[in-house]
Amino acid sequence: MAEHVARRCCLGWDFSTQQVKVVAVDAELNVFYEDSAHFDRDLLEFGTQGGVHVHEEGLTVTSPVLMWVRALDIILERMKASGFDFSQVLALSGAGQQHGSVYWKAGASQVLRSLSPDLPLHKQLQACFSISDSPVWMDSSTTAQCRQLEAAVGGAQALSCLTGSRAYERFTGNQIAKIYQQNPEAYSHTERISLVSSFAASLFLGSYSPIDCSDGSGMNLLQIKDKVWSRVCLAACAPHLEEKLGSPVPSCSVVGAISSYYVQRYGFPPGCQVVAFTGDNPASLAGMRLEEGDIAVSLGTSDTLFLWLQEPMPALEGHIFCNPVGSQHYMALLCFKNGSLMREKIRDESASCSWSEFSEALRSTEMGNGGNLGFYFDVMEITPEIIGRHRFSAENHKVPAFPRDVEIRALIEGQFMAKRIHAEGLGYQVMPKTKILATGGASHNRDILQVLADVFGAPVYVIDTANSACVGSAYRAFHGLAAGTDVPFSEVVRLAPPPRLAATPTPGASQVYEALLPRYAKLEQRILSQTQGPPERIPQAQAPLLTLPAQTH
Ligand SMILES: Nc1ncnc2c1ncn2[C@@H]1O[C@H](COP(=O)(O)OP(=O)(O)O)[C@@H](O)[C@H]1O
Ligand SMILES: O=C(CO)[C@@H](O)[C@H](O)COP(=O)(O)O
Repeated sequence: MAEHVARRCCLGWDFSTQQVKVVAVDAELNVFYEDSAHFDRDLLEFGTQGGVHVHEEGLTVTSPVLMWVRALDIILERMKASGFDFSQVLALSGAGQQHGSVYWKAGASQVLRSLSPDLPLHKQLQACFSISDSPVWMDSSTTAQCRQLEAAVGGAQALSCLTGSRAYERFTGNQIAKIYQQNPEAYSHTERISLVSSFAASLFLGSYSPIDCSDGSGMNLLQIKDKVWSRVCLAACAPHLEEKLGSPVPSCSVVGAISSYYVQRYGFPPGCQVVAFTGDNPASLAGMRLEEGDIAVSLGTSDTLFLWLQEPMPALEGHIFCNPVGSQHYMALLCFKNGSLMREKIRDESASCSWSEFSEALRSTEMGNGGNLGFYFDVMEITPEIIGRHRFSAENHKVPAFPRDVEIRALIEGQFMAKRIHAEGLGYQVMPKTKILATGGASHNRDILQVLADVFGAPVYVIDTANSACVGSAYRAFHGLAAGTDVPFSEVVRLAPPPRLAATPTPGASQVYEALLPRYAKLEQRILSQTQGPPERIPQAQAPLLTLPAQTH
């Protein structure tokens, strides 16, 4: 009996850029099952690279929506084959790569409601999407729509004050506007638009899941203070958008019980609760049990840096999202597009495709890299808006190449100096008790984490799995079960294993980087002024271009 009780669990899912992952967490908050389906390796028929298709013009980036469905089928079948006891699952929740959108065709809700347990999901959902290739967060093709949206609300800062961010190309409102403008027929055949997170939740519910406020904050559509859609933003993007999105809900909401499909096909209990899915970064915040003053660095496909905030301070750089676990609070996020895929490229070019050779280069070079600094943005970066590789000698002369080991250290030091400089730009300061919590695939690499500790002058901790978005989703599922009783999230996760110390700053690091950081910041400004720089923004005072209904705020 004791063993039976011990196996009761919650599942946490992550529909991220390169894979779908799952963990099972027991009532003592131990992870006892992990699996993943990798799009490029396990789903060759979709022909993705890094989980996506980059279109010919280089700006549009999409993923096949059925690939995500197929990945879920694969994992569930593997769990079943391994003897996983689905009957013990009390609740589940999940995360999705942020900003990506899914377009359900008219009639899809009926198909979702009547799924046959005899067939896998992908066979039944084939005709359910009006757009088969979903735009994802790497897309940067919506600059025109961004400028239209900012103009509609009176400028970039006004949009940021309202929604937590100025207009960003990957943010979902701008993506929806592009689809409406370029493919109005598909738009009019769409009965529901989901984020990747709420799409995944819908698969488990067998009906449309609402969008949660935290992931909803990455759309340029949600009024983050009032937690309602901004009617002015909706109207600036596309008609009838409110009914296609449904109302947003608090992130800790139970959105329903699992569909009978999973009960009959896999043996889930009919009472298994589905807690609203959220974005992968908000879910990681939950998984790492971030405390005020700490800083989280996620080194996944994208690199992100996030902080817990009591009060929103929207600006022209970075994003403010509703907090996924504290409904009155917020989180700040900076996103860097040239993360793991950029590191993989330099690994392949300069370390014979080997992470251990890459690590050896970091170990054999000195902190500060002899003054050599590098900027590596093979795709247009988000923070800052720069493209290209730019290398500088200790005398600030532009140089065309570095020796292999110097190149590797310049990449990693440059990536972390950029993170510190832009976090400080948001008002963040490293304090004596600051902890850095690292997660994501590259947090497996000790030598990368050592550079992170040195550049920030603070210790770096990791949790036992690099899948903090999955673990956070399972924790959120437990919290969802308890939410009716007003138990705070911190109480639900009190017994979770503490983060492990992975790296402490090397003596002398702070002197080295205090000298280098201002140089790096100046060179970044120099590149920005010499390259195209950020797109021109409409002055805030300019009148809206569109005739719009009254706002709800
Ligand atoms: N030992 C390692 N050193 C550096 N990077 C690594 C290592 N192992 C895995 N990675 C990186 O982790 C990335 C995947 O991270 P992950 O957080 O799983 O991505 P996502 O959640 O976006 O799908 C890979 O692209 C790979 O470059
Ligand atoms: O765009 C953002 C955050 O604003 C990205 O962080 C996506 O959420 C993708 O996450 P990963 O798959 O890289 O973890």
